[in-house]
Amino acid sequence: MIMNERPAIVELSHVHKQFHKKTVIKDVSFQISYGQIYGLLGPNGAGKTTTIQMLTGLMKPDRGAIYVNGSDVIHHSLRIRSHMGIVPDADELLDDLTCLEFLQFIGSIRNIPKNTLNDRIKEWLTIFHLWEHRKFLLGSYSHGMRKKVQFIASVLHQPKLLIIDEPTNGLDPDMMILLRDLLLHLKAKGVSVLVSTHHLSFAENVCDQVCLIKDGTVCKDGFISDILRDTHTSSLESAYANLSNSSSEGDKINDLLTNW
Ligand SMILES: Nc1ncnc2c1ncn2[C@@H]1O[C@H](COP(=O)(O)OP(=O)(O)OP(=O)(O)O)[C@@H](O)[C@H]1O
Repeated sequence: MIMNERPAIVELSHVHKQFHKKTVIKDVSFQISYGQIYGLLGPNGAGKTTTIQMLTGLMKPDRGAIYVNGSDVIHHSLRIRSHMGIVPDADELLDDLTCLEFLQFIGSIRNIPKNTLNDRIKEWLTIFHLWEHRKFLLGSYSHGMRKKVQFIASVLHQPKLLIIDEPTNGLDPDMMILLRDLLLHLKAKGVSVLVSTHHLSFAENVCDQVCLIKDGTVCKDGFISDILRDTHTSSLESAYANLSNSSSEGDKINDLLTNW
């Protein structure tokens, strides 16, 4: 992917989206600079996956513009996707294939030469502790194992932009640390990453900037240090609670459990 003159690898500008006349994305704008790890945060149903689907070209916005590496996603989605690695929230593995067969299939779609592909598959499966399981059907894989395979499938072609929806779902603590370190090493190689996550300490450890989406609108975005300063908090978790007004749930829980 050749860098162009635009300052950002991802640019969303005044994006809107409705489902069945219900507006779920309202005037969302943000930018991801080249080589940044950018976090998309927000409660369930906030619009994170919808935003990701629009910026990967899987869904069209009703209004607004989305550029990836300077190209309009609406008109060039296939070409743009060939330079992206995408880890969807949905589990999209082929259960009747072994892990090895699946990754070889993905590599062939990506036109990776066979020897290179086999070397990469072995390296990635080894680091994710899956090499011993390579000949088992994906249908027998645990949730966390499947998430790892999805991640590997997204990086085999060495994309310059990685888009990951809920990367930590199902991962054990060791694997979460490995994923964190991998993302930081990829960043050092110049890879840009968008990660949508509910795991706030993970976001705080890996992201340069974050965007908090609530009810389909951006309620805060920027560098984490600026957000902590503006919200007078010392952790992303406290800042998130502050911004999303979720800090007063304790009283509601007490009410709920009064007659337990
Ligand atoms: N295909 C669809 N048809 C109708 N409504 C949809 C569709 N996809 C998403 N929505 C609605 O759009 C809103 C945003 O959903 P989205 O999946 O983007 O949220 P999210 O932030 O990713 O949530 P979560 O954290 O729970 O994954 C929700 O109200 C959801 O019900």
